[in-house]
Amino acid sequence: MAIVGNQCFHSHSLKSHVSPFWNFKPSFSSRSLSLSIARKWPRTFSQVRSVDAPTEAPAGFEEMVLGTQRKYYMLGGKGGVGKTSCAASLAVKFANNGHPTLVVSTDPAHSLSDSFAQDLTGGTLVPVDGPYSPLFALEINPEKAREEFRSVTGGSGVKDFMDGMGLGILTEQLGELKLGELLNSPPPGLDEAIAISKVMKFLDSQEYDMFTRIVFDTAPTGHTLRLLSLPDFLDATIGKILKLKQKISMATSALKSVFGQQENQQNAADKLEKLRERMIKVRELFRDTNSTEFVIVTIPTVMAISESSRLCSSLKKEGVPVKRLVVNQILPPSTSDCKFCAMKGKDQARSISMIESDPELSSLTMIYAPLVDVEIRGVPALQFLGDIVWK
Ligand SMILES: Nc1ncnc2c1ncn2[C@@H]1O[C@H](COP(=O)(O)OP(=O)(O)OP(=O)(O)O)[C@@H](O)[C@H]1O
Repeated sequence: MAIVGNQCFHSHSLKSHVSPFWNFKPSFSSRSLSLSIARKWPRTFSQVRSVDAPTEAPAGFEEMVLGTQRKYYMLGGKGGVGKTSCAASLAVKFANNGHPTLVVSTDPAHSLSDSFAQDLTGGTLVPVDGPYSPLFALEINPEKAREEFRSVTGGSGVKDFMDGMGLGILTEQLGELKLGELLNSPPPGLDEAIAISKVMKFLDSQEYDMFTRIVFDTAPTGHTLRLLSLPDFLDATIGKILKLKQKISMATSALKSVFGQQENQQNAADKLEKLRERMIKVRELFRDTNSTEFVIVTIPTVMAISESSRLCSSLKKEGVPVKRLVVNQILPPSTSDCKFCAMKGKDQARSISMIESDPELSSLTMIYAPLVDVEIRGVPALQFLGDIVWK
């Protein structure tokens, strides 16, 4: 189908149903009102643009909801595009469709509490009221994750850590391992990776094995990309340290046992090794095509789409399964002769054409989500958004 451009984007068939975004309604209380609006919303942008759109591109929610095997959905993208709203609305929809669901924020700037209009801080699982099946939310405190890393490395810098490992003498020679960088300031993405690995760990326990859908609201693109390359970096660095330690430990063990340091050193080495294993598990989770999918969220602007394209390329390169792209905050057709709306609409239509010709993004299933005229807060609002987006 050819892109019909702005004309078709501003389809008259919809204009009576959706108020323009400046027609702000201050509260979102009526579920029936929401659902009646939701029913009138188009399923896809292609339907908005052209009445003779041959195909729909629904989100494929039927496939997402199928089966009781545990599945992980990671939602990520540029800051502010609506990751949290989309992640929370997906979690609500899963729970409403029979899946005990956990939604986790690993974004250092949490907004899950704001999205659910409920206090979810505190680093523990909090039940969310409303959905038919259990829905729990968790905001992981990145500062705590960082503390955990410091406790592994001793938190007192390279020299002390190396001394602790019995490698003090080699500190100077280890420059090329970027050890200083690793120990003095934890690498970006580490807190998020630790957070994810924590979730994986407790999900392994019997207490939490009921969850069949896990939705992650991840940090903005930059963090995600660093998180993906982090396990390799840690693997290489920690691996080298441990190998080195092993080599010299035999030679010095007699001496060390005299000074009673051996136990401490072994602890530090064990902790590092465990951290490395945990990061490898996170990497494996991201690459598991059977259970994991990364959903990119974007908005129809050149900047957001360019960033999404780079993210998509990196995800594919890293072997992370990515199939869906949510294009959020699409303006409804204008109901007036407002010039601003016309311009904005044209701009969005151009950006969407960009997606369709983008080598990375064009192959993804596009999910078009409208800009709605109420703030998406609380379960009814999320249910409303979820019913529009996840079809
Ligand atoms: N489709 C939509 N229609 C109207 N408002 C929306 C829509 N999607 C998101 N918003 C609003 O946009 C704002 C940002 O959304 P959200 O917090 O979900 O984005 P984010 O990508 O998670 O942000 P951050 O990167 O800061 O975590 C919120 O006020 C949210 O209610």
